[in-house]
Amino acid sequence: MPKQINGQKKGSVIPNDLSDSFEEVKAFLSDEDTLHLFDDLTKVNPVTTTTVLKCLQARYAGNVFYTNAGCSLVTVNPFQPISSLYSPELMKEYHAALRPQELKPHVFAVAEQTYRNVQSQIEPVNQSIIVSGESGAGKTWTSRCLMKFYATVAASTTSPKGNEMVERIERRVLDSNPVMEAFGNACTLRNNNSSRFGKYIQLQLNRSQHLTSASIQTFLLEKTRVAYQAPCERNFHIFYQITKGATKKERAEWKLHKGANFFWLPNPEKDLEEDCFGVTRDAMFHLGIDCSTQNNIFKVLAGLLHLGNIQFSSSIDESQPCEPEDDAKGFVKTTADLLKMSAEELLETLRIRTITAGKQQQVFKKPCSRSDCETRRDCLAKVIYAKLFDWLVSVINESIYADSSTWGNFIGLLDVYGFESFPENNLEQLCINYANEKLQQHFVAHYLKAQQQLAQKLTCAYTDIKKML
Ligand SMILES: Nc1ncnc2c1ncn2[C@@H]1O[C@H](COP(=O)(O)OP(=O)(O)OP(=O)(O)O)[C@@H](O)[C@H]1O
Repeated sequence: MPKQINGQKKGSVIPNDLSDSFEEVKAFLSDEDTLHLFDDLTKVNPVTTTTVLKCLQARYAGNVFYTNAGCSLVTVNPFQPISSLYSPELMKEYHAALRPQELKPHVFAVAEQTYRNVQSQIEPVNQSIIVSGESGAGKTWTSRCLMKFYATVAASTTSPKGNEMVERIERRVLDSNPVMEAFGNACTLRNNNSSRFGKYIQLQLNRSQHLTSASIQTFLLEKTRVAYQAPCERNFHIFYQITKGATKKERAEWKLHKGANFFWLPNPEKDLEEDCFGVTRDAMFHLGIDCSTQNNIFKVLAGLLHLGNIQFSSSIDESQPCEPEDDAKGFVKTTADLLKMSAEELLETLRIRTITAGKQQQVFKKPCSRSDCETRRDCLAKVIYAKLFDWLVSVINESIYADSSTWGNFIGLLDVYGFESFPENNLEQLCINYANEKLQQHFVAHYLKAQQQLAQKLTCAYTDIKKML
């Protein structure tokens, strides 16, 4: 067998097309000073991973973070706030441009073009923007930019009454962000504000292209995070917000005494800008969640933290239920109080399995093992949190909803949550990786192939024209 070096048989001849492309890549990269000028990756020739990445790198080095790839936009995360890049003036410039796609590549250009695509149809056609990328790439940031853009450009300017209405909707749509992020985002190894759920927002426009209402759909909330956090990661932001931002009176009511330790609240010493409770509360208030309802929500959350501290000791007699460990007895009572149930009811839920069997549908009660009790405890927390999250989404939807007769078409924003790959992936992670893969396959199959075919046709036409000349 001939020896192989890097997959290449020693002494074998490199096929012509490969050596050609190698020479082409070398030639393309030789002119380093021009690489940053490629503002559309379809103009890169040859298109290879190396040439594309080198162009993006050269642009990034020159503080240029957006690059077109046909009608897609590639964003490189600047990881620093650049206010001039998202100023209201720039927003207006893209909105007012005759041909926004001819301006520098920018998320506002995509936003404006999408807005015009809806407008320009005789029969309005709905449009959707997919924001995809790995965790920490900047999807949440981009989605927020898009929402701000539409909240500004799709605001009514005609009647003051109309203005009031749009401002209300616009404000509520924007207020949904801090609330959803507080309950659905968490600090991970890759991103201090990582979305742990996917979301699809419909911004609904009337015939005059004004924002009249919106709706939000969420999917795949990573509810396992409530009861399990990977090393160096944190639980959802809201748990840290309530423990750090509650007033003295609230602390006493929610039983969150300073210095208390909760198993489900790892790394509380990390101070993040996402920990600001005031912003979440204000946004909840604007969305119509009054102070007393907020208080009940935070009590439930505090209850979950106490629930996480309930540990069981193994029962010597298997026919008897496991007892909570001595120092966990107080947590049973506090959890039950905060969740508005009796301590007996809570213990029965955690320790006893009810089995219905036989033709007579007889009901048996069986004490659970220690590990089963702990699994049931974790499940209870996950179910309560998921229900609370769904309820919040439904409240937000009610506050931004308008009858379908008031709007004609919509712009959809799909923020697929970031894919990550761990040695052991949880169910939500597997699902999201699968969804991202499917999305990518669909994109390659339907969009890139169409673009490639078009590019091939153009190249043939160009060659024919050259021959004719
Ligand atoms: N355009 C931008 N300008 C400045 N900073 C940015 C920009 N985009 C992203 N960032 C920074 O990168 C961080 C991560 O971005 P973001 O949270 O949007 O990622 P993501 O793709 O939504 O990740 P995940 O899938 O984990 O939720 C932000 O907190 C912000 O600090």
